[in-house]
Amino acid sequence: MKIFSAEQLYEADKITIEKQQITSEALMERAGTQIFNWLHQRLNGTPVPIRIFCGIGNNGGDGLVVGRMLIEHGYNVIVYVVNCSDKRSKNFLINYDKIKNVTKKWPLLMKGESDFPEINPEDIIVDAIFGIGLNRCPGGWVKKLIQYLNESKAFKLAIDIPSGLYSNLPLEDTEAVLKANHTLTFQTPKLSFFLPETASFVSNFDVLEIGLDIEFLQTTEPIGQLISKLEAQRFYKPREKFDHKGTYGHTLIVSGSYGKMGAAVLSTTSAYRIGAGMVTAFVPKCGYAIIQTTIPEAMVITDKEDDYLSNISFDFEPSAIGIGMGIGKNDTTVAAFKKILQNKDIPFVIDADALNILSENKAMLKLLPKNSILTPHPGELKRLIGEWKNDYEKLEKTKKFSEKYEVVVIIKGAYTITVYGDKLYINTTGNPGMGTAGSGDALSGVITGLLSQGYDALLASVFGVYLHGRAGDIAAGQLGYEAVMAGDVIDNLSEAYLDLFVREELSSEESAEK
Ligand SMILES: NC(=O)C1=CN([C@@H]2O[C@H](COP(=O)(O)OP(=O)(O)OC[C@H]3O[C@@H](n4cnc5c(N)ncnc54)[C@H](OP(=O)(O)O)[C@@H]3O)[C@@H](O)[C@H]2O)[C@@H](O)CC1
Ligand SMILES: Nc1ncnc2c1ncn2[C@@H]1O[C@H](COP(=O)(O)OP(=O)(O)O)[C@@H](O)[C@H]1O
Ligand SMILES: [K+]
Repeated sequence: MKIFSAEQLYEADKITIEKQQITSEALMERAGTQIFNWLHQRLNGTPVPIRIFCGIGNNGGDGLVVGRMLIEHGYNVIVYVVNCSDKRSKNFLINYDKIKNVTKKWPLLMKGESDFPEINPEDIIVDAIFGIGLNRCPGGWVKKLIQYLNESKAFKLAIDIPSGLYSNLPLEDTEAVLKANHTLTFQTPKLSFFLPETASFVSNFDVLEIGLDIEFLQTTEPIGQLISKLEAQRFYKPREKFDHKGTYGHTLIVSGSYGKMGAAVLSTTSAYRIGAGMVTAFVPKCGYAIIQTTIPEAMVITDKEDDYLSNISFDFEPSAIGIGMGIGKNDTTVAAFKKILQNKDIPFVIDADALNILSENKAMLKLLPKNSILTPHPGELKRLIGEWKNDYEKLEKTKKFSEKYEVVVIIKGAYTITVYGDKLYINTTGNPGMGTAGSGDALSGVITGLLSQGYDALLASVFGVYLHGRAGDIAAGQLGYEAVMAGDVIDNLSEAYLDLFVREELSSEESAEK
């Protein structure tokens, strides 16, 4: 699914109105109807007080449409106009008049703190104060209202975006953003929904289609792509009857040092589980018996050193090389890493200590073969690209880094983001259960194993991150977050593949619609 900027959405809005020959009021009616349907399906007539806080722009206009429809269906609705300015958008005014036709309880005008209503925990708050038109940080009593709503225990439903959040700009004041329990966003999710500093304000979200112009949506280059099951299905390369292990490549995993052989076991196993034809582990001598006994399927080449890597030599042409997991930063290991980078024609995955070696030896960055895949967690990324002031600056710096060195950078975390040049691919799988040592090693093995099966660098990254996260989700479903260990993620890679083609069960309301 594409992620568009606020500017692109306004453009889509304009084009839709022109091409479909509808009014902007009709588009707002569509948007409001979708929100109403969502609420009505869930509330089913329950007479709980629904308090709708409307700003004075089109987000407020949406709130008024929802308010009118709820009133028409007999709900207990209280509409407030948050008078942050005396201006009103055209469609706000149209819908302000319309709501007055359906109720005697006219919207209450709020001008300051003394107008804040008492809110009970069982009430529902609908936040329609600001949408994607926010152009400055909320201040004064409006900020206090947002804080007041945040303090309430009532369920908070944000329309389009929680008020105070920019759709694709950095957060200015964490105290001036509505903390929604659920967000209903129009047509495409917004970039801020996926970044660590802002995602928590959104909580859960649903995307509501409002019929924006298909051609615009299909042909416009988005600011990011969300990767879910639908996209992942398209990445999958089916196997052919006469394929053989040679077809799926020979993966080389260069990893481990004394006390860190687990990293080698995990990454070697996951390369096999994701489907590599053959996997050779290159490890220090101390790892020989460990690999041979834990993964009999793997071949092993050992370094001449017992405890760390000093000279990585091999007598075959690997289809892909994954390097860095648990290798340490010994001087001779640094030299060995530098030397292996001379294999310009082999795709690389560079992780963990190999990333730290690069950070400490920045001159080595220009040695990276084109399209190498770097898999930093935020700490490793900081060492690579320097500090950032906010998530947006982090993304911009990572894009520049990716462009400069012609590499793929995978920023790991919740909503792992793959950065390729100026393109962003945001993953939707994974969970906090994966915050456990070794789950990154598993990811490196997965991506290297995909590379060796012929997936290109971008596909291997985005598909690998998806499958790894999905395996983690399946593991968490069986074990609970706390108990998940990296090995469980690997054990469920097979389920993650199988799940790609399992049809989602329809919810009762979806089945009713069919
Ligand atoms: N595009 C689409 O696809 C569709 C969009 N739709 C809906 O429209 C929404 C966007 O509406 P919008 O453009 O009218 O902007 P909105 O968010 O209501 O706020 C702007 C108003 O707030 C004001 N203001 C801003 N910041 C402020 C601050 N800090 N403190 C105080 N005031 C502040 C600003 O005032 P000004 O700067 O002019 O003083 C302006 O008046 C969108 O999110 C969605 O819900 C759907 O209906 C249909 C399809
Ligand atoms: N809260 C989370 N949600 C989703 N994925 C997560 C979460 N925490 C960690 N992960 C995933 O787990 C992996 C952790 O990698 P990393 O920090 O390198 O671990 P290690 O170095 O111990 O192997 C990454 O793929 C990351 O995206
Ligand atoms: K809002």
